[in-house]
Amino acid sequence: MAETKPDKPGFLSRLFGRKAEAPVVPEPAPETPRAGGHPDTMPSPPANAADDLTAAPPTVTTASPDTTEEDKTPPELAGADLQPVEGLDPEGTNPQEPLPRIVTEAGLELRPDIAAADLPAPEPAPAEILPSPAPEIKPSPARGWWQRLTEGMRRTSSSLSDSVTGLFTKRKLDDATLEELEDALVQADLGVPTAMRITEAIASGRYNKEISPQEVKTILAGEVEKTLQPVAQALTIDRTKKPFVILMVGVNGAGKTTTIGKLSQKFRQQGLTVMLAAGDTFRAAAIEQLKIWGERVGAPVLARGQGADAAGLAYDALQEAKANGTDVLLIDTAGRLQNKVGLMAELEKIVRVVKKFDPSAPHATLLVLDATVGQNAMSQVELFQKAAGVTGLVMTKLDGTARGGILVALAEKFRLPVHFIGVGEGVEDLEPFTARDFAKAIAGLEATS
Ligand SMILES: Nc1nc2c(ncn2[C@@H]2O[C@H](COP(=O)(O)OP(=O)(O)OP(=O)(O)O)[C@@H](O)[C@H]2O)c(=O)[nH]1
Repeated sequence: MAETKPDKPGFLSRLFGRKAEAPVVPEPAPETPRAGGHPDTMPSPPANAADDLTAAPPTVTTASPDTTEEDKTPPELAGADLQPVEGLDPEGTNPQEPLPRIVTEAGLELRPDIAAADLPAPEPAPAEILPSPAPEIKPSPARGWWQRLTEGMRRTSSSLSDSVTGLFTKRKLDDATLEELEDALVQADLGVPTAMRITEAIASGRYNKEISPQEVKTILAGEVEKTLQPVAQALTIDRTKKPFVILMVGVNGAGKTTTIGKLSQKFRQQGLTVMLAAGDTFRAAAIEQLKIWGERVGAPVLARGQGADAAGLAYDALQEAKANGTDVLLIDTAGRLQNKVGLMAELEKIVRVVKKFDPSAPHATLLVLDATVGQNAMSQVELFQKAAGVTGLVMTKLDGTARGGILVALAEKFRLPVHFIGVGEGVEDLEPFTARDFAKAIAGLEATS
């Protein structure tokens, strides 16, 4: 992806009073890069997903009770919202042959045929609940979290650290140095407002004096921590909600399925019962992946064949989880490119259907963001917030990028809680987000104090 350097006034121009706007860089949504041996591309959707339904074992749940015969998705529409919107360009704008326009509450445009299909259609393929055999959990690696965090974030911290050391070794703090520092911070995806604040904090009282790289890193960490502190919030499971429903959303390959597995393990370790709903019905491999996680952590998985209706599946999972007294239900969803209007509409439909069952659900809607996409994460938050009402963020793959600073820019702009961060594929590589640790890791400082 092309690096986009947000427009910002330099330190000198600010001295003359020009103010910068926080940058929003809506880049065209990329196919999210995958890490760790995951397929590089999404498989093409089947021409008619109904044709690809796999035979499944006997039904153990009932279909959504309020789904009438008329509400069933006609076979010719099954999987239709996995196709580009006819007559629209890939961004869903600038129609060449305008279709009647239907706009959702969230301001997203729907195909007229999808808008008509409001409720989940009961699936021809019956749901399958897998038993949960004894968990097979990999032994915890010997390294502690701090070590995994700093090792994982090495690319981000060393690029920042190199800039700081290069700039401040035996050099006075002048305009040129400050300007270069600000550029380096913006380049590290920290965002213009934060970059400006850090630069000003460093300049304050030290202008024209020497300052050591270590001092700069300490101020940098302090400012980053200040920005992150309000968003570093634990994910609290309200035990009065049974099940506590967590909807996982995000673009394809962001790490949703893997994160569900890691979270499930944490919940199981806290003594909670967990159920998983394989709502990523777009990719057969995602369903299989979730089943494997379910087996590992001892959580039953409700799954159907590829192409099945995700909203119907979510409804059935809720019913099942309620009947079983399950504590936490985690619903996986297909990776939706945020500019594919049909896919976002499907996500809105899942939320509507879940609310039909329990108006207070989903109790948490977690957007999983892949740190390697950098500034594109900004537009992902905006769009998923509109479609699904995101309540919190999980940032994955901080280990695979030098762009970990994006978390700071997101905190500054959206102020959404950040619950967890991921620094690797292992089950222990996801941990609750803490502002101080992250700030120190990004600045390349030691853990103490
Ligand atoms: N390096 C690294 N890889 C990760 C991390 N989290 C997830 N991954 C990997 O990213 C890849 C994609 O993860 P998935 O969980 O399949 O992503 P998804 O969002 O469910 O993807 P779709 O099913 O296409 O929607 C997998 O290879 C994961 O192992 C992380 O924190 N670090």
